[in-house]
This record gives sequence, C-alpha cells and structure tokens, in this order.
Amino acid sequence: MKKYNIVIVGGGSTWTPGLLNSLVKKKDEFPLGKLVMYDTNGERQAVIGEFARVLFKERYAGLDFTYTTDKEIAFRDVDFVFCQMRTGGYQMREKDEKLPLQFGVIGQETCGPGGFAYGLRSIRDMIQLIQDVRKHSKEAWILNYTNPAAIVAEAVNRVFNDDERILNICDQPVNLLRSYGKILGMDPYEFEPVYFGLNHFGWFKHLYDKNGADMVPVIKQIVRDRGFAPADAEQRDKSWLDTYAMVEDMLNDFPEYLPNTYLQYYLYPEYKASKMDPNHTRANEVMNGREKRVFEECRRVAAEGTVENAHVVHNDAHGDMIVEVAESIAFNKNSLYVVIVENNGLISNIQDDAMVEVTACLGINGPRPFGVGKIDTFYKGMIEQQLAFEKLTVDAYFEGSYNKALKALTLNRIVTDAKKARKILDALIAANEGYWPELK
Ligand SMILES: NC(=O)c1ccc[n+]([C@@H]2O[C@H](COP(=O)([O-])OP(=O)(O)OC[C@H]3O[C@@H](n4cnc5c(N)ncnc54)[C@H](O)[C@@H]3O)[C@@H](O)[C@H]2O)c1
Ligand SMILES: O=P(O)(O)OC[C@H]1O[C@H](O[C@H]2[C@H](O)[C@@H](O)[C@@H](O)O[C@@H]2CO)[C@H](O)[C@@H](O)[C@@H]1O
Ligand SMILES: [Mn+2]
Repeated sequence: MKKYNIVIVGGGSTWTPGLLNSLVKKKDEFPLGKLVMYDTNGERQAVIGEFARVLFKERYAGLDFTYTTDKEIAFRDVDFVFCQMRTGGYQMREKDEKLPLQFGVIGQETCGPGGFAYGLRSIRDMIQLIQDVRKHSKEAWILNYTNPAAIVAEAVNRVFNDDERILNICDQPVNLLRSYGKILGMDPYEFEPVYFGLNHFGWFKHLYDKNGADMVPVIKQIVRDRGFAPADAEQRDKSWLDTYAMVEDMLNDFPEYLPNTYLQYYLYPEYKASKMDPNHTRANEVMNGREKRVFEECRRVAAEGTVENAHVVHNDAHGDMIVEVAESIAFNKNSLYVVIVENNGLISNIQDDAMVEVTACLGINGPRPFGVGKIDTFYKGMIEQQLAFEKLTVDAYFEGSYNKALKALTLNRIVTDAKKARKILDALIAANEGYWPELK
C-alpha cells in the first residue's frame, strides 16, 4: 500500500494535536511515510512538535517525522498539504473582533468586518504559500482550511485558476451533520446532504438518509421541540452553545432550510451585538481556554515522555474530517463533502464566478460538485449581497483600493451603514499596518 507524505502548514495551530491524533487513528486506512510540520513561528510549533515526537514514538512505528521553519525541507516531495495558518495570530483576531464593537458592530472573525480584516491579512501569505509549495511539489494536493475561507478561496481562485489541486473546505457542515446525526440517533456518514450557499453562509436544503428519506423536516421538528446543540457539546465553550441554540430562532423566522450557525450574525446583527462584551470576545475565550489547554497539555506530555495519560484537548471532528478528505482523494473513495468550488451553474441563478459551498463527491480527480438549481429570492438576495462583499474585499486587496474596501464593508449585512463602515475601516487600517497592502 502506498504511503503518503504530508506537510501541515501552521504546525503550531491549536488544531494540530487533534489532527495528529486523527492521523494516528487512521494509520491503517491512510498510511503515512513522512510527516512534516511547518510554521513561521518556530517556538510555538516546537511545543506541539515535541508532543508529536512522543505520540509517534508510541503510536506510529516507522513514521519519518520532523518539524521545521524551512520551506525547502517542508515542501519537497509532498503528496498533501494541510493548510491551517492564522496570519497575525490571536492578538490580531482580538482586534478584528473588538474594533468594530467600538462602533456597535460585531467583528465576527470570518464573514463580518473582522473577517474582512483577517482576509486582507491572509491573502498575501496564502498566495506565497502556494507558490512555495508549487516550487517543490507540483502535484501535491493543497487542502486549505485557513480562514476566512470564502475570501481566501476567492483570492486563490483568481491567482491560481488553472491549478486543479487546491481545495478550500470548512468543517462546519461536517459538525452540523454530526449534530443532526446525534439528535436523530443516526450515522452522519450515511447522510447525503443537499447544501448551497457561501462559506459560513449556507443552508441544508435536504438531508437524505441511506433509504432516500429526507431528514430535514424531522430535524426541524426536533429543533423546535427540544432546541439544538452541537454533537460535542461537552467540549464546547458557552458561546458556541449559545450559537447553536440560536438555530431554533432562525428556523422560526425562516423555516425552509436548516441554516449554517454563522447565519445568525447576518440575520440578527443588532441583537447579537447587544449580547457581546466589548472587552471579552471569542478571541479571549480561545486564548484563555483552548490555546492554554492545548499548549499546557503538549508541554506536559513532552516532559512526561508518554501519551499514556494524555487528556483530550481537542475536537475530533476537525482532525477526522481533514484526514478523511485526504483519504477520499488518495483512494478515489468519492465520499460526499460540502466543499468550496467555482459556481459555474451549480446554483443556476447566481453568477458563474462565485466561490460557492455545495456538496461534492471527492475522488482522485478532485471534487465533482452537485448542482442545486435555482434558489428563491430571499436566499439569492442574501447570498448575492455577501458575495459582493467578498469580491469587493478581494478587489480592494489586489487594487489597493480604499473605495472598494469601503464598498465591501458597506455591503456587509453586519455593518450596512456607510458612515460606520468608514469609521471601522479607518480603525482597521491603523491596526493592520504591515499586514495589509496600502489602501489608497
Ligand atoms: N475551515 C475551517 O472550518 C476551520 C476550522 C478550524 C480552524 N480553521 C482555521 O485554521 C487556522 C488555524 O487556527 P487556530 O485557531 O489554531 O490558530 P493558531 O494561531 O493557533 O494557529 C495558526 C498557526 O499558523 C502559524 N502561521 C501564521 N502565519 C503562517 C504562515 N505564513 N505560514 C505558516 N504558518 C503560519 C502561526 O504561527 C500559528 O502557529 C485559522 O485560519 C483558522 O481560522 C479553519
Ligand atoms: O472560535 P473558534 O476558534 O473556536 O472556532 C472558529 C471555527 O469555528 C468553526 O469550526 C468549529 C469546528 O467546525 C468544529 O470542528 C469544532 O472543533 O469547533 C470549531 C469551533 O470551535 C468554523 O468552521 C471554523 O472555520 C472556525 O475557524
Ligand atoms: Mn469554517
């Protein structure tokens, strides 16, 4: 059986230990010859790297493992690149979330004004990364999880339009499928989802079980009766439980489809802002929670020299999905995933060059996505406004255009007011000096 070579970009990510555990779990189905962790922050990565040494010594016989900050070592002779970088780290995420809140507007780190700021930081590093990978490994699959995925996918698609081995993907649909599976008492791997939208901005239209019965009406009824919680509720911070709980509100107002949890920021921006503490946002919760736990546990395991007493400090869904996606490509399994691809008629009344999120079967030749036909006016309007925000954000990056940036933020449903958009933009420009291109 062929053994695969993998590089994890953003080896110092809080999600890396979970991903490493998933690779160990899957070592028979998706065997590795070489695994390299790469990060621009050597110190941060070393903590996870030393944990990995102990893990692999005990649980992955024969694996050739290294961690490095050297691109030459990282990207040579690679089959898969798992990319999960965060340009600017949590310090910048905190600003993305808090600066807009000074003007009464939620930051939201992926699709709101926070995501706009994060996007303008991520694009440069993602383009550089792909160029670096392609210098050494022309055929490698680049599986990208780096956020804000919608904006990153749009920018990457413009620059590397001919490159058919770059796949942008998000784990939120898988998390939702696991959550639906739990409330139905069914295996989420058996679902066949019909999904449409943009990243963090989509809906499950149907969810067929293995006999072809649509579970969407059943799930709606259960959510109305009993509310909604993530499958891994015991591992979640309160803010995520609150986020899942609001799916019930969204279903009461817009009962057609099952919404991605992120839609609440765009449907109820004022209500959500009123519930936020401007001095303590999700970035603080993560820095004081997941980040601390992950790094403390990795240090402890490395010092002890065994994973025998290791605690679970991660969520399985994320790592499992990344490995299963690679496995589906490597072994041409054609499993179903919700992925981000160029529209080209998949949603037939949305422009062709939109990067949309839909179900695809995923095999050795990449995703083969399924069309969903025409969508109704409300959903079309929502999507087109957010799409315009995403495209104008990417235009602003490539053209260095202040005016495009202002238009982008004005169109974002969380912002909507052009005077507020200008104030937020000016504050974000000052905070992102050195990360963004100059906007003139
Ligand atoms: N698509 C999804 O559904 C999904 C799910 C979870 C996390 N993510 C994304 O994964 C990324 C990591 O998240 P996190 O919360 O663990 O952040 P994190 O800050 O803990 O980890 C990111 C790592 O990337 C490194 N890094 C920054 N710039 C880099 C570059 N140019 N090259 C290589 N490494 C670089 C940092 O030093 C850091 O160690 C984020 O982009 C996050 O949004 C995506
Ligand atoms: O606020 P964070 O850093 O905890 O999460 C932001 C990410 O949220 C989604 O990811 C889920 C992920 O789907 C799930 O596996 C689980 O581990 O929780 C994460 C949230 O904690 C989202 O899809 C990502 O894009 C975000 O980065
Ligand atoms: Mn996501």
